[in-house]
Amino acid sequence: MSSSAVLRRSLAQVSEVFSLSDAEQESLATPSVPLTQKSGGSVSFQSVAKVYASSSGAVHALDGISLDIPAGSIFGIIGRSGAGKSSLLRTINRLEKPTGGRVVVDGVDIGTLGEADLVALRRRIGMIFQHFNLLSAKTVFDNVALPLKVAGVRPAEIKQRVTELLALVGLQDKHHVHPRRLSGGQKQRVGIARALATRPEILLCDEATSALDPETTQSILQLLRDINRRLGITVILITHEMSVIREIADQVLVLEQGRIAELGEVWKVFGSPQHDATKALLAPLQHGLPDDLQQRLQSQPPASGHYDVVLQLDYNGEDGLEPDFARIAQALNAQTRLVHGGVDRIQGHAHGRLLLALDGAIALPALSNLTQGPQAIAHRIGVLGYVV
Ligand SMILES: Nc1ncnc2c1ncn2[C@@H]1O[C@H](COP(=O)(O)OP(=O)(O)OP(=O)(O)O)[C@@H](O)[C@H]1O
Repeated sequence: MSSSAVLRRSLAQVSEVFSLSDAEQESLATPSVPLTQKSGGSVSFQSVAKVYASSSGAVHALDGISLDIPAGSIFGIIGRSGAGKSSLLRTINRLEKPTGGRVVVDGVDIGTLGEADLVALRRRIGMIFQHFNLLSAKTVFDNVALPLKVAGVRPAEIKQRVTELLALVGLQDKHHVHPRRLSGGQKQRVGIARALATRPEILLCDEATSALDPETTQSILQLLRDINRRLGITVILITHEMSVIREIADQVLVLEQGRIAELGEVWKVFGSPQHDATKALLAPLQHGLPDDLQQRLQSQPPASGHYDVVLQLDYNGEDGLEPDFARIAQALNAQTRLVHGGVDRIQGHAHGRLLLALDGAIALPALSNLTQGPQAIAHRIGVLGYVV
């Protein structure tokens, strides 16, 4: 039996442990030579549909998905459970075959590819998984070397390439360690190094940080961003968490029941979400009203006595407008206290919400005049209530 066949057999055995489908094994074991420089990485979905047959009837997982992902970008796909994220991601390397429409990678309709060309396509598309899918019986070095060995790359070249990759992902001292001795974040770094062994043009990330704690998530996202910037690889990721999208993506697709709910630059979608699904996904990131304030807040000012009025100022990233406390105080002609809120910068645009308290005895100017033109101090301003 050839060494390549032996490796495939060992992958098949390990796949039972890791629940890898045949297609996933194929994606891991796909030969990677020659180690050419990448030159593309664009993806176009054209009216893509996916219908699964199930015992309870047809499941319409994807319906009329049309969009373009530019080469070299970071593209986030988000949606509730069952929205169709995995199905869509997996059409890109044809782990899933669409039942309608076309998926075009660098100008080629991949539905027209024969077996050999499909293998060649998969050489150009790396993939990482939520549960890492490492081979537990093999060292870190051997896990990363696997696609190169399968491809018949010379040992000296493999050593050089794997050494480079492990340095790239910060595991230069872990060559001979087995995965069970690694943390989740380190395992994902091995997964990333293995996915990059073939010098792919596209990296697919299937919930790559969902099994990681917040700090490790940050470091893996940072690594993916570095890889995108340094190597120019298109990164396409699926996630349940808007914070992941905010952290890393250039563009976001919100899927809902297999359809496009929202699509656009991340800062725009975060600043002006249109669809209920997007609003629901964004809700955990918003600075809601704290309970103590909520309980004290009244909808009408008290008939007598001293009270504060609480204003809500929203920022959606448009026109470079961001909180400027000196201008706010001047425009409101009052001293203000920041009682709650926060601002994030997304792609250089300020987004957020401030709750300001000011003396109720002071007459407010017309708030609508303070959201437009050169006088604007926020994109939206409203009176939230009154606190005695
Ligand atoms: N092999 C299959 N056979 C039948 N139905 C399937 C199959 N794979 C997925 N589905 C169904 O298709 C729909 C979309 O599934 P998919 O896994 O793409 O969604 P998802 O957004 O990735 O979900 P999750 O976040 O829970 O992983 C769901 O209703 C799912 O149950």
